[in-house]
Amino acid sequence: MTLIVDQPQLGVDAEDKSISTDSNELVLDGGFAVPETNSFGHTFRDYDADSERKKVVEEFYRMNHTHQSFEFVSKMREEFGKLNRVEMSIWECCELLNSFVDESDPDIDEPQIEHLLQTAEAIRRDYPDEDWLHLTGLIHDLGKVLLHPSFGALPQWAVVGDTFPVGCAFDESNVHFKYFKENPDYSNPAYNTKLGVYSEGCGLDKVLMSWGHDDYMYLVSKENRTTLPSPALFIIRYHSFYPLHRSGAYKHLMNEEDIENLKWLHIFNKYDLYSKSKVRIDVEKVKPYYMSLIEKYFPAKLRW
Ligand SMILES: O[C@H]1[C@H](O)[C@@H](O)[C@H](O)[C@@H](O)[C@H]1O
Ligand SMILES: [Fe+2]
Ligand SMILES: [Fe+2]
Repeated sequence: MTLIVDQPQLGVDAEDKSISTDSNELVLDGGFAVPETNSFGHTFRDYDADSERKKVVEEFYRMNHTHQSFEFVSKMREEFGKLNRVEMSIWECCELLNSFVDESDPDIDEPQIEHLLQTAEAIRRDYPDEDWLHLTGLIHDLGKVLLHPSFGALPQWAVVGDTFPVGCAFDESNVHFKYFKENPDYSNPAYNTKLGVYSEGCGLDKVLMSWGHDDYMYLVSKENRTTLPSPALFIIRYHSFYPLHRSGAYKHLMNEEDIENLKWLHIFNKYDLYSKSKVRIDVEKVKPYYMSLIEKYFPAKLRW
């Protein structure tokens, strides 16, 4: 790895780049400068670091792991898959998200729109020609609108955080694994073996994932007939599946297509995770570009 000298410039013009010779940044393949620490001075995804956020995050995972059971997920997927709650555009949804802070995330306490634009703009710098990937960055977390009162104000544990399959044994690589012991599926012999209700290589599409913003936004995109390509839908649907894309767990459930798509998810993840910072994006400045992408890949109004 190479040391570099400038900060990741997110949506900032070349002229007003403030160069810092901070040596705690590393360059990875795409050229994006991966910071070594988050805005709280800790390494990213450190769930044990003593910070103001530690307690909130741990309590979040206790609730999440206790309640995300096969039965709960099946019900939520059926209910929210109806998409009969709201009609709105993609951009309206971005604005709605502005009022939420994600309690599962040890790395950011900014309103969500910052994170969406930080991710998208960081990708755009390194992959200028992949416009579908820029838009994927912008929309990947829009499913967090499930927190909003017009969606029934779902609790955080039913919307955010890492995801994992239900219907088979919980893997130890899940953060705060210990809290799964409170989950009714933990001691259910139908669900607590390596394969559970699934078969080897069945494909992730057949696997029921814990309920949250990933699967919901996948359903919204698919049902509203987005023209985004397959890897985009895969990224949206599995970007919180850290046990798979970071730890390599649950790979036995993947099929050939999943293996191909996972390559793009690995690329995406770097930007999703490491672009989280206090660098603000000028929303009005970048809005016209993203509006043109939304128009290219989505209908004007979507059913949510
Ligand atoms: O806390 C975060 C956050 O909720 C992200 O949106 C999600 O994708 C991550 O997997 C999770 O760890
Ligand atoms: Fe997310
Ligand atoms: Fe994200």
